[in-house]
Amino acid sequence: MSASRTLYDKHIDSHTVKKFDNEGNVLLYIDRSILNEYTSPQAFNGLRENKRSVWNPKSILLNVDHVNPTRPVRDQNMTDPGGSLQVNFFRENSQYFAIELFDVMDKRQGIEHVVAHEQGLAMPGMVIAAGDSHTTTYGALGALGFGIGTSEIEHLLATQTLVYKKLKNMRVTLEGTLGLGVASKDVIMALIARIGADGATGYAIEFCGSVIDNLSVEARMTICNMAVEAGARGAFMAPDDKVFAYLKNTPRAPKGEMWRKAVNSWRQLKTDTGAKFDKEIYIDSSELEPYVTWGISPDQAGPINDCIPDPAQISDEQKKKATITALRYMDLQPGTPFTEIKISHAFIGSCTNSRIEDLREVAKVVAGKKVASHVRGMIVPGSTLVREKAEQEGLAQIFIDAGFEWRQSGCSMCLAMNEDVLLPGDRCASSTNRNFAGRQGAGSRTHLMSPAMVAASAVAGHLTDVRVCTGV
Ligand SMILES: CC(C)[C@H](C(=O)O)[C@@H](O)C(=O)O
Ligand code: SF4
Repeated sequence: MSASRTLYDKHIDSHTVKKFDNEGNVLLYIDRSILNEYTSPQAFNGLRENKRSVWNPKSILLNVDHVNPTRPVRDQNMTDPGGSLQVNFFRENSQYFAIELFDVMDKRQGIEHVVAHEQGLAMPGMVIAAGDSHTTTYGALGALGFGIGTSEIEHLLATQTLVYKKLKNMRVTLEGTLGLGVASKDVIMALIARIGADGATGYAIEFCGSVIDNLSVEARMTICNMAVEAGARGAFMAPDDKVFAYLKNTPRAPKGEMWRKAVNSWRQLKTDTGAKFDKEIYIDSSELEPYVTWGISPDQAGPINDCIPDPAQISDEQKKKATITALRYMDLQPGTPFTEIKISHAFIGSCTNSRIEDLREVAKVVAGKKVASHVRGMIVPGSTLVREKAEQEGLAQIFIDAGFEWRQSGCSMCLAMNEDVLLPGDRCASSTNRNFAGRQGAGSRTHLMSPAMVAASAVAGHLTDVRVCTGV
């Protein structure tokens, strides 16, 4: 073991049960897992068929988020029989294997990557593997989180371990001061546009620099959440006092003497001076602008005051082809300014941007304004607790007065697995993380951006620069 190690190396070393070779293949101990109704059924079936039990049921949480309805008045009736079956099987598995479940009507239910932080299920130094790619979100707390497939879930449930291949280390240093109207969403979108949707494949990213230090914990989550859109199966930030303060009063945080001991050990969780990264990226963030996507991959994006690219000017053949395909699907013409793209929908939600701070930003933009008459605006809080808080703070009333639908929590239109589905040709300004073809409904078109940018676009009726709308 080399003397100087990265934060990622430390997580892997402290969780290695057995080394298989010198190529980085190990048996990795997993501290916690959160499972959703959509990716867990086959894993539970596998256990049942082989008469296996769950090794440590207390380390697992089952949480319904992908298929549940988000109608304004809370109910659990699903229009889709498939979703209903999944949730019912989830309930049966909760009983059968004695695993805690946050069901549709539970006060603590929400999107798993919002709920786990809120409840204090993720702590610095932990390794968390779950059946969802955005498990990278836990990196904002100094935990290693990554998504796994159904057969791996089965292995994890049965043994508390996974066969794992160690990733390479990448460091992204972000220095400078973000301009007004520029959010952490813009930081990660700019990085993905720069390195590509596969730019971090095979790597765990550690984010550092003054930009990260100055961001709130929730804003940091947005960055770690979307790191997987560059291919990273692990995204870290060294935990600091802000993280400890964030976690201190969460329901499942250690208390008293245990808390003090935990914080003391968490303070050691940082990359050693001199540790070597396989790849280093530096971004001067002072010049960053709000970003929007124009295509069908998160890296097809640019600053809001740019125009749709012209494939004729792209020399890289693969990139040119991808651009032509994207523009055809998105029904966009080269040279069109982004700000002239008219929208039919505005969606604020998802595990990327549906936390209370996101909703506060949205309220600042829309207070006293109205959603354009041709736009359907929806706000879906990340959890029922976020929803409650937004109501207590008066944000919900601001949204309703502005003409937004104020919904219950869930994944909703982020991937349209419940009834929140766009129609072919609909065009949506969206605070989510994926703009793949058909993601929000077959034939629908998605433009990713920060929640404040979605809010400003909802009011304008077309993509717009939040800085113009708010006069910053
Ligand atoms: C359903 C699940 C497998 C998927 C993921 O892993 O991310 C979903 O949450 C998504 O955002 O596409
Ligand atoms: S909110 Fe969207 S990205 Fe997040 S877990 Fe749900 S479907 Fe996946």
